Amino acid sequence: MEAAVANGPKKVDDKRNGGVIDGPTNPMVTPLLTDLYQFTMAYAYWKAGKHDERAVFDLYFRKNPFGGEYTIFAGLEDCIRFVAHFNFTEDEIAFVRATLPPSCEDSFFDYLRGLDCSDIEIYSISEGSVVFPKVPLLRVEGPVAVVQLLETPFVNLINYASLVATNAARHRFVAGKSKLLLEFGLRRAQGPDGGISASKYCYMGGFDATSNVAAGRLFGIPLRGTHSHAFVSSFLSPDEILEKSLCSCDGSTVCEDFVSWVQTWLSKLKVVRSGIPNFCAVALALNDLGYKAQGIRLDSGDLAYLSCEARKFFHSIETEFGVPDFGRTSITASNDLNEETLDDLNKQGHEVDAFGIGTHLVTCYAQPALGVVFKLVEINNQPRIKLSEDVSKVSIPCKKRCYRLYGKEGYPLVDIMTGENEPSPKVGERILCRHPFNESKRAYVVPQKVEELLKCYWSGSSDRRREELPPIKEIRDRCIDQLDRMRPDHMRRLNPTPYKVSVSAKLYDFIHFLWLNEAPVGELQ
Ligand SMILES: Nc1ncnc2c1ncn2[C@@H]1O[C@H](COP(=O)(O)OP(=O)(O)OP(=O)(O)O)[C@@H](O)[C@H]1O
Ligand SMILES: O=P(O)(O)OC[C@H]1O[C@H](OP(=O)(O)OP(=O)(O)O)[C@H](O)[C@@H]1O
Ligand SMILES: O=C(O)c1cccnc1
Ligand SMILES: [Mg+2]
Repeated sequence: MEAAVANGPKKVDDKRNGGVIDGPTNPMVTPLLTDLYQFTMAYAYWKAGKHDERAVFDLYFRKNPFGGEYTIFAGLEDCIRFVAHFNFTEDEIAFVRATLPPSCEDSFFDYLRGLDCSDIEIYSISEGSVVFPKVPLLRVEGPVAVVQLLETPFVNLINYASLVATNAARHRFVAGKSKLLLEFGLRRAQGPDGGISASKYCYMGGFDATSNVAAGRLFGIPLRGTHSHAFVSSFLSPDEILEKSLCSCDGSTVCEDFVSWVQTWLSKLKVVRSGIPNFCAVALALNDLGYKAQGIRLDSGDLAYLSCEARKFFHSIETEFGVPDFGRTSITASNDLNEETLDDLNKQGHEVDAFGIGTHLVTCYAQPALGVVFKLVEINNQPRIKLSEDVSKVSIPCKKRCYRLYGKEGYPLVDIMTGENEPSPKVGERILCRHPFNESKRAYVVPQKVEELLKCYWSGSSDRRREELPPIKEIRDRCIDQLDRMRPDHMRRLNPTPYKVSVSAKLYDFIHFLWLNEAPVGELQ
């Protein structure tokens, strides 16, 4: 990440759309950040004269993570930044040339040298949206060889981003809206990029702040922090504090020996020595000088019990010494927290105001990857289908449009995919929504609202207007708002109801026609 910070990301002027698109956040995101087979295929497409055939690929996932029934879509902005800057440097060309067999012609490398994404179109669901399996998150259209080169970086950029944003949203769901959620995972993240991405996408998924200073600088995410055990235990005695004076908050007086003042308070608290009375003695002495102490962090032991004890102690101080609001002093808890411990703490009753969550959140301990895939759905206007013994792996062919249909209570009811040229669903008009593969599962829906999901985010050099890339705060607000509008039974942790993902009757018939056409007929002897 350092190179990006030191040099600033590259920028591309996109005057047609009145904006400037920065380069990828991470300078490692280059056209070489792909799998070798993409180059092997690009060469073979080129050799076969197929490289410019117009292909449509869908990027989607097959199953929601963490045993849930929803996913947060994240990583779009980084994909668009990547395509905006997609071209090969001479060094990169030289490396690919040295990697591929020596028989590859010079003119193939001239072809690579001239590549950019001016002939690519990307339609996408808005970043921060609640999304569901099988529905394309991105529809990428362009010359087949170029689109293939985009596969691996796109899947890479979206996979972890969406997974960790979903993990963050799930932690938020359990913690409740009123709690402050702090991402503390940098030290445990999978390397520097894992750490930076975790901070960005946990914020997007509904966390309030991060301890990661670099992420604060790069993305403007609020920074928060407490202090560690090492700081407390580094002081062997109060005598080590050489600068004992403290000026009052308003600057009107100076307390010459603040340390003694704290010790006077400590003797008044008349309790066994522990961190909490020590904190309170300092807080009370600070209060005398007009300062407000922030709070404590519990990092071991029974967090439910200790938070309740701490709260009682704060309240008793408020009452006994008449310090307004002292009872509401903030209590932060940390130490190996995850969805389950948050849920347990809720059941037991606790007085924690803020949770600091690291390892389980950023490593996505409960599920390390989201199975994002990128599948060819059409080439030269010919629909393609990927068949598999496993029905869940059969792809949905055709260049499609996708809609979210809302019911009369305002909740999203169903996502429906249609062929590109079918009429869109209309408010108040009954439409048949079919399970893509299960004949008996179908429902009529009369939508009260119809939202088209895929919008143009990259139009290459065409004149089509593209959507702006919104600031991270706006994406986070969208995420929080969409989660709020979901029907509660889709959201619950235990046995949530699956959200319905469907296809139009016409697309259903076409999928099954193509399936039968493409599937070989076995011969029994
Ligand atoms: N009331 C509670 N209910 C359920 N789980 C809790 C509760 N309080 C704490 N925990 C969890 O129990 C685990 C305690 O871990 P562990 O025993 O390693 O820590 P500790 O010994 O308390 O602290 P330290 O890390 O300082 O040794 C943590 O995962 C913590 O999140
Ligand atoms: O527990 P996490 O969710 O990852 O949250 C971050 C943790 O990191 C710090 O301690 P660290 O784990 O470095 O030391 P410890 O083993 O003493 O808790 C901090 O005190 C938290 O406990
Ligand atoms: O600020 C904190 O308390 C913090 C930050 C990172 C990891 N553990 C704790
Ligand atoms: Mg720990």
